[in-house]
Amino acid sequence: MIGIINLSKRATTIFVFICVSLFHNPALGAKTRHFKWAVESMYWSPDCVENVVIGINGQFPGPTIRARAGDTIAVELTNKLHTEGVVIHWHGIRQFGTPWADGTASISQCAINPGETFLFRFKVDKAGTYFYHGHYGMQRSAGLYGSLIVDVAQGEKEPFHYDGEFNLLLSDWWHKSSQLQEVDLSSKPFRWIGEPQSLLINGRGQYNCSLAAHFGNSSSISCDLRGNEQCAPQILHVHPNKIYRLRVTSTTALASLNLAIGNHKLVVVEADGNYVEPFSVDDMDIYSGESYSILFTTDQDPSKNYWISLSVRGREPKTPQALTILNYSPTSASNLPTSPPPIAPLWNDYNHSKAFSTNILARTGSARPPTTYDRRVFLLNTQNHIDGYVKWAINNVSLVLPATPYLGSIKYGLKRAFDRRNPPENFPFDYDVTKPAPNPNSTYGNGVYTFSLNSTVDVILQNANALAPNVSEIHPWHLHGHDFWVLGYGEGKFTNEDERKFNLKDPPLRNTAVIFPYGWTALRFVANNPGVWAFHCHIEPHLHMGMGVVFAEGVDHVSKIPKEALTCGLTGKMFMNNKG
Ligand SMILES: O=C1O[C@H]([C@@H](O)CO)C(O)=C1O
Repeated sequence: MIGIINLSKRATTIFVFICVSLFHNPALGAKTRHFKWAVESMYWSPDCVENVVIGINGQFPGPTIRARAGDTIAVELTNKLHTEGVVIHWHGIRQFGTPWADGTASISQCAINPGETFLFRFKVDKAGTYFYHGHYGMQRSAGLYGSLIVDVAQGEKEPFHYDGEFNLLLSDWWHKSSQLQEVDLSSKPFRWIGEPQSLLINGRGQYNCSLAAHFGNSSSISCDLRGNEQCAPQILHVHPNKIYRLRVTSTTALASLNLAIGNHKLVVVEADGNYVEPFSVDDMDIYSGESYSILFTTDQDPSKNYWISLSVRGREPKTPQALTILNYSPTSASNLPTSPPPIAPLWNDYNHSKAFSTNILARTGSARPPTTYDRRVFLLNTQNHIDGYVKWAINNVSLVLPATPYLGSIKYGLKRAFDRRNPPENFPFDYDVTKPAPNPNSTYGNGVYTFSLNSTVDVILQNANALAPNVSEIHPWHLHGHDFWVLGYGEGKFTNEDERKFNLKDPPLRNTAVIFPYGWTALRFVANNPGVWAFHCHIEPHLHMGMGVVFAEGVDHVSKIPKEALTCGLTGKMFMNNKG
């Protein structure tokens, strides 16, 4: 009060205004959460078979980060791998104002060298279920991932009620190392990595045995686990007649998954950090790069336990179902469920998958997309041969990342860092998406799609036939730095008439959307985040084979890029010449 007495009238008004806005500011309780991480290779048995994973601070999966909306996360990461660089991408976090913290090697920063430490410092502005993972080479396949959960800001409430919560981070696992997989995929003749040996739930799977072997529908033997093994399933302990929130995230390298809880309905309430209009299903699909929250009610016979099952979708499954147990109190957790695990929908029942995807709509009252667009980019997805190598290409261009991170080369106008010509934003009108790619002229490229700041961009992702006849695969596309509205899915080749079917009323906001075989998916986003952003298939081997593009907007507005992010390639040279 004494301070105010001496203030002029105008200053008093400002002072009071500041006090009031602080009082009303939900970010008042916002914190900076500091973490020190060491990334290293270590022996681990994710599926009961000893192997090597990339862990963080001795843990696999890496530690769960938990924060509140408005908090700042500061991860001081030291690379303790002996011979490889590393970066970590914070999947679903838009990085407003900190594009250098997006953790994409060659795009937002230089890979962190062995022995070096880099500070990722960024704000988590929106509550939701997220995760983080390696974004250099195929390190995600090596197990470099973990969960990132953002609660609502202090004093705010979720728009639904629940009594308890669980988190399931889903992944797939190969016994062949990610380095050997990289060599396989880049070899002539091509060697495909095949289907995963195991599916993991929170980094745990069982390769040699099955929890459900006694039901006799598998040739595997029963698991003899004490519960303290690295591969022992994490059991979900619940009380009867409660509502639980299950956060589910998929960081698979390849597999599209289907999740079910025996005898329980799943009510979907969140997708990729955005609320959706609640709807109820018996099982749900989840593609790599997606996250969901579902609610389930423990309204079943509490003297029994129930299966939680995970199965492969969209590719002929050669990987057994992953299982864990929903354990009702006071029933013993060692009582296995009395009926067999849920039977997954057929792997190629795409109508089932499409029904789930099209059920996802924005929660009533969510922001609607702009009704028009400024620019529309068509992206044809094909599998191609280039010089005898098998690649994926977008409009005939297979992405090979440059040595200098785009964020630096664009900001500082380093002309020779990458191909400055605009990449193609369409494909031949008469291209037949139902036939293997005839195009002998696919090329490697690293051009950038540059959007005017704050313009509205439509992307039409067009699926096509792969190299083998009558094969078209699912690709989940993930956009960095933004959420997009999913305006619609369709069959065959997109035509202008399809635009009439776009949902502009309640399309869901997401950061990952799938294209179904031989179909198209239409997305809309506002290019309002100065930076350079990857947009790519989240299937790790497919990205490695070139299935991605690079978007940029407003890079001249980006200031204060930490030099440590750019001390490689031509930006590194530039700093050296400037004696910086
Ligand atoms: O990229 C891929 O390569 C194989 C196959 O198309 C060629 O072996 C496969 O199933 C992929 O998804």
